[in-house]
Amino acid sequence: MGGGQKRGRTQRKHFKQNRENVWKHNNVRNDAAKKTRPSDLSEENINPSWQPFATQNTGFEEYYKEQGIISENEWEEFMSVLRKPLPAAFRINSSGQFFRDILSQLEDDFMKSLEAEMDNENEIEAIRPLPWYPGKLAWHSNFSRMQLRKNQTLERFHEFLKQENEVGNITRQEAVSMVPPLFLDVLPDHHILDMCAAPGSKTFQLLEMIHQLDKPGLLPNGLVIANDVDVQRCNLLIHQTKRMCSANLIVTNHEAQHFPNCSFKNCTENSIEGARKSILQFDRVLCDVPCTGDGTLRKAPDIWRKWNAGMGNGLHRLQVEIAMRGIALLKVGGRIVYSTCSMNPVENEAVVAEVLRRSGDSVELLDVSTELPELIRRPGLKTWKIRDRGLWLASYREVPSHRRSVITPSMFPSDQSFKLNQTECDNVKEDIVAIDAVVGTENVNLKVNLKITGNTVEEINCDDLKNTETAVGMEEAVSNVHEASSISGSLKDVDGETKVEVSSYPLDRCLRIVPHDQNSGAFFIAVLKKISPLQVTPENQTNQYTKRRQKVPRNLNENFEVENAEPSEYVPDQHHHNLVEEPLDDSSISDKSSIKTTEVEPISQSMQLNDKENELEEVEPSDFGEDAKGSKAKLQIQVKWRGVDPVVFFREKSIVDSIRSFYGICESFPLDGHLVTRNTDANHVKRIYYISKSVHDILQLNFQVGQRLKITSLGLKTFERQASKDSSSLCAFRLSSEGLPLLLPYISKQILHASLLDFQHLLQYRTIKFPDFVNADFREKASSLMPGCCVVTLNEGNKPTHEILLDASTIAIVCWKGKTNLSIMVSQLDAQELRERLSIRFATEVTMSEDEVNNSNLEAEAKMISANINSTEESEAVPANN
Ligand SMILES: C[S@@+](CC[C@H](N)C(=O)[O-])C[C@H]1O[C@@H](n2cnc3c(N)ncnc32)[C@H](O)[C@@H]1O
Repeated sequence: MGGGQKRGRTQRKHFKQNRENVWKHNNVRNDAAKKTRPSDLSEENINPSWQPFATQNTGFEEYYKEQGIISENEWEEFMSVLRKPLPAAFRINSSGQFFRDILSQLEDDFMKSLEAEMDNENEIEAIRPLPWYPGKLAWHSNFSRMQLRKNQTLERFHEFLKQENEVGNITRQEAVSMVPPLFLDVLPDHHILDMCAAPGSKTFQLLEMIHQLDKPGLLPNGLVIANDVDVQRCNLLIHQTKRMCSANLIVTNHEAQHFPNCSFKNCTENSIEGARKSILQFDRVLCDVPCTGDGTLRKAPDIWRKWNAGMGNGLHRLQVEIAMRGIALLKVGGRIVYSTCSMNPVENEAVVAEVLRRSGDSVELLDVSTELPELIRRPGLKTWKIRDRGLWLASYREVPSHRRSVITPSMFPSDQSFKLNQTECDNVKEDIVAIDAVVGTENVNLKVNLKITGNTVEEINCDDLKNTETAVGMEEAVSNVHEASSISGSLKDVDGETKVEVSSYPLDRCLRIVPHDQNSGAFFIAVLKKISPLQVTPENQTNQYTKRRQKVPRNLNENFEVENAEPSEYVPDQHHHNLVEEPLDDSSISDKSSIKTTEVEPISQSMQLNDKENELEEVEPSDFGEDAKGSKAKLQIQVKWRGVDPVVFFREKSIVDSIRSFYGICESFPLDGHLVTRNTDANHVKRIYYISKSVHDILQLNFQVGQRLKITSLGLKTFERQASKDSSSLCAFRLSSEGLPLLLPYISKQILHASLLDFQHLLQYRTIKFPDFVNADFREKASSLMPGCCVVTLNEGNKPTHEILLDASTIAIVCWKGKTNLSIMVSQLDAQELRERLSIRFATEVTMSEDEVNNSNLEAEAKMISANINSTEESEAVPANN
């Protein structure tokens, strides 16, 4: 079952700040109201005179009209839909225990009952499954979130959405945002990198995909590394994905464009599997980059006011860098999806074109027109323009020289920005001579550095121009050089007047989703496949020009990137430049010899770590655990990432043994190497997380390479130190609700099977004295359990206990056996949700009959007992003195 854990204070704050739906307020007014009345934050009080956002922006309209994304005759419809609030959409969590129940509830109950609420002149369905999403698992409602909140008659449906979202049975997510993971073609054994992952709705989908074929108690071989640069947004992601209860997730906090290399040569590992463990490389990469977000205007109307063309221009370079880093980390044969929730070609097609340009033949833009055929999409553009400071620019040659540090060749459609024809090449050479001459006579401090190889300008640097007449003259000459260098071979006449550049890449294979096609937000997606390792080519070297001009210190070119690959928090060492940036791919490790002879040899080269890291290499993974003997190693772990708790393997034998024996966890369920904590002091470990083998291997690799990954969170919280004052329990750790589904098939002690009635009583009253259980057998077994944490499952058909087979569909909750009673350790919300689910599934009353209540006196007793409960945690109260 879903976690339903309480939210931490920080998470609550971030939820409040999350701009989920801002139709309701004017931010300026909100801020003012908050300042004057900080204690009264209800919506109405903050902004009693609610006003809708302005949904006008002439710059926006002018920009998109010019780009030709929408034809003239559709323009009105496009704009009118953009101004309407976005209909609510959500996904059913397919790994949730109740996903079939939820699907039936939607089809058999809400579809019909909500129909009545619709003004059905247009025969619009109130809710419907999204036709392009597999298995009817994603739904669209024709009510906006605002309507759902305000309309009384929709209250039941709104409550349903809120509650199921909170407990993790559904995820509220914009429909078009669900699309990118579907194009990744994920399998359960895939290693996936989600580069810009927060707040995590796509990470959640990816986790569902790798868990899709889960067998009870078994974990898939794949994993997801979800990364985000913003640590607060990482917290949102952790909360969001916690509901997925996955042991196959690592959350990291890096700049995606500098996501670290991790490769390590383990001399004993000559197999493919061994080599695989030595390199951090991914089968699938999702690159859902930061963008202007103008595709979310319907959900975030504050963008109307903020939008300007410069925003997209400003993001283009970062987007290219992130995508290139994704490709570098992708295995040969792997897929990468580049996506934005922006309609702007400079953030979309221009980025894809630049990525293809830099990658040479190593990457192919896939034609996915036959995938998800029911999704209405439009082909990517092959031509577009750049808008800068009121000017329309069709080609880099039109960019004024003083704007060339901002508007780069990569923004334009031409794929030959730096190729010159012979005449142009001769002109450039003449310009260089002219510049040299001026420099010679005037002795101005000008550095011009231009190399021409064949017809390609490799590098131009003219940083130090002074504002003198001569310098101005020279600037013109330099500008001519630039201009010549940007001439495209693909200028085309339009009506014999303007010239536009047309990309020769098959950018029409990209897909753009626009709002009025299927009443959604807008999205852009490109699906790329890596064909071969990236090479340094003159094409991808050309970006040095841009970078020099922009005085960007980091060289983003693939094979130069390593030098700067570490994020700012990481202390680089003198040898890092020796690491080869492109990790070894599977195809080149098909036999032992290839490990040694492959052209790209990151494994052996990564041996050249600095002294500190070499020390770490010698240390067995166990030495990083809490029983570590080497204090040096411990110290290094602690200081590695400032402000982030270290990740340590938990191998405290006495504790692990006591857990195994107390719950009767069978030996076939591996604990050694699968338990981690965030505390080096075993005596103060509060939580123990279970990690899959795939996560274990990455963690071990990370230790071997000196902890380059800054890990914010990992694995599945499975055991928690119990804070009860009841010292009679033989085990210091209780089971966590999140980890229960995984452990359940392996537990043989401290487990009881309750009848439906007793199970419902427990959920309703939370604490029940042993004599009050209806089933005599259960009553006896409950009272004879060892004191402490236990598990109660629902014995659906009241089967004899020896016939019960526990699997992922078994409904189970964590409980606490006290001296006189049994209490549940489930949050109020989870308990309520579970009761409702049971009442629907078994068509029973949620409450007991009057007789039953009178007979058992449960109500009164429950009240008395609950008064004695010492809640150590808001959601999972551990009774203290019983
Ligand atoms: C469009 S949102 C991602 C949405 C997410 N994929 C989802 O489905 O929930 C972009 C994210 O990129 C993050 N971001 C911005 N710059 C970044 C960078 N340089 N590296 C990594 N993440 C970055 C932002 O914090 C933001 O969370």
